[in-house]
Amino acid sequence: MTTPFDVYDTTLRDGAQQEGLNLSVADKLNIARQIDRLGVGYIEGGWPGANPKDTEFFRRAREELRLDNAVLAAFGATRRAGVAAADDPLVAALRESGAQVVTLVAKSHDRHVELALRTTLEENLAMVRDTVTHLRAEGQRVFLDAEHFFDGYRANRDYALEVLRTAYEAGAEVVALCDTNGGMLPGWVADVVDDVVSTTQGRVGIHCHNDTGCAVANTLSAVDAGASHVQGTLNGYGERTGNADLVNVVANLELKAGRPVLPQGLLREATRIAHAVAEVTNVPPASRQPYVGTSAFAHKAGLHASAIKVDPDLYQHMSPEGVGNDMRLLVSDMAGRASIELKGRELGFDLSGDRALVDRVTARVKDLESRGYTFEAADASFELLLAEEVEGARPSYFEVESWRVITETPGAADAEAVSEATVKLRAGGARIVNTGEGNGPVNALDQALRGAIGQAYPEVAKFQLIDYKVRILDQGHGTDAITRVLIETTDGASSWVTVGVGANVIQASWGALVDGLTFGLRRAQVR
Ligand SMILES: CC(=O)SCCNC(=O)CCNC(=O)[C@H](O)C(C)(C)COP(=O)(O)OP(=O)(O)OC[C@H]1O[C@@H](n2cnc3c(N)ncnc32)[C@H](O)[C@@H]1OP(=O)(O)O
Ligand SMILES: CC(=O)C(=O)O
Repeated sequence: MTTPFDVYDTTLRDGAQQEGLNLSVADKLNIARQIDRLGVGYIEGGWPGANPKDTEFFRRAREELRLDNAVLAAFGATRRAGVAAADDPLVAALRESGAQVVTLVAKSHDRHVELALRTTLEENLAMVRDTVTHLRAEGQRVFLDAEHFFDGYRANRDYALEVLRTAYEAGAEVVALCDTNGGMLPGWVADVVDDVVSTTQGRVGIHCHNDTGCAVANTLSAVDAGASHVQGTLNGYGERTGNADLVNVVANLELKAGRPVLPQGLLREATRIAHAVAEVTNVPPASRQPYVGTSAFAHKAGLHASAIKVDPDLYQHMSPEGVGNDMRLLVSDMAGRASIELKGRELGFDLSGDRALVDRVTARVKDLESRGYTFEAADASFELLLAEEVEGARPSYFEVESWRVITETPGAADAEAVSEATVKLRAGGARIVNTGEGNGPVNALDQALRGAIGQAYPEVAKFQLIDYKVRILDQGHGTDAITRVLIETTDGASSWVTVGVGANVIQASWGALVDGLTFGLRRAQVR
């Protein structure tokens, strides 16, 4: 019989221990459904009894959570010292959670038993034995998280192994060795796991924190040494520096080690799921996250792009489709002709037959970037530049005559400033003068400009400014510095980013606003 291999997700428990992360019951149910679609075997839902939210999560999960792939696990501690397992209220909450699997955290480091539990080594073994036996008798499957196992093994190998043996003998299916303080390195983990597997003959799992930046590597090392159960979290969320990123772990196992651990085809959902979970946690996804980050397959250097034009594999360790990600070409002052050509292709322009045109666009990008523009973050402004070069004129739906903005306060020290903007332009064959008010000059300008253009193009009513970023580019000049503004606009279905640069923040904002509306109208196919 082959040993099973478990992929165990603890996003909703250890992941939720991340600073700044606060999940409602509805969030947890939503995340559980997303993670289930990745095909993991187990989802640890939280610690019932420790707080009302986690208790409520398990109650609602019983009624409304239907998982296709995963089994729900409840996390909790061994009974308290000196109390029968059946009488411990936190053990009762595990029993009553309705979870098929209970994962018990137990001390395996002698110093922790004495200092943190303030009990004897023998009583700690009894706590493990009694709690596992009790829950097994109640019909639950039991996994054990051996807390601080690696540090405990170094301090007192015999005792650390005795804790594991006690758990196995009482009926624990798997014991996950925890690098709770996250201080281990891959070679150390491998040596310990190897010893545990050969000494106990039990099924060994691994739970790593990322304090040395090695959580994923340590997990893979443990698997090489015989672990058959891996724990981790989506996006590497977790206490302090986080846990092993479960997507990285399974992608490495499946795509590098040739070891299928998820149902076939589901790894291709990884990018979508990692980003969907980030939406719920409201933690912005890290763009440089391996495999699923937006930069994971983004290419900036001209030399890279020129080789990618021949074969993307020349500068990629794998095809991004394997994890549901996309290759992206970035246009910047590091671009060469190949970057421009490939980016053009991505945006629907075939530039391959026109070397002079590609040279012109490359030169313009480099010149504009040297003056403070950035196109790698502002695809929409780049598309307008490209359209201008390809089509011979910049896409234009309105002609600006002038604009101005003033900011006024009534005078009292705590009075709120109000900005008012006036825009004069020609659009749809008419001269339009429009004013707008806002809580700041850019807001007022946006109102005035959209109001004016909207009179000729009603589509503009759908457009909304959703992000505004300002960066001072030459701090040495103080208030004379060049300002770069990036604006993100949405039409409700998609969004796009434009850039403006100027010595004056309002002027830079105006450039980005005009590009934003022009791009939106072009996308809406207004002619
Ligand atoms: C390594 C990990 O990440 S494990 C997961 C950690 N997660 C959490 O702590 C989040 C949820 N925790 C909680 O809500 C609370 O800590 C509770 C409800 C579990 C306990 O709360 P309290 O009773 O107020 O105690 P407190 O938070 O101070 O925890 C210490 C108690 O837990 C006991 N304890 C610690 N580890 C264990 C263990 N593995 N088995 C049994 N008891 C344990 C300690 O002996 C101490 O008991 P005492 O109060 O009788 O001296
Ligand atoms: C159990 C757990 O989360 C740890 O030891 O890190």
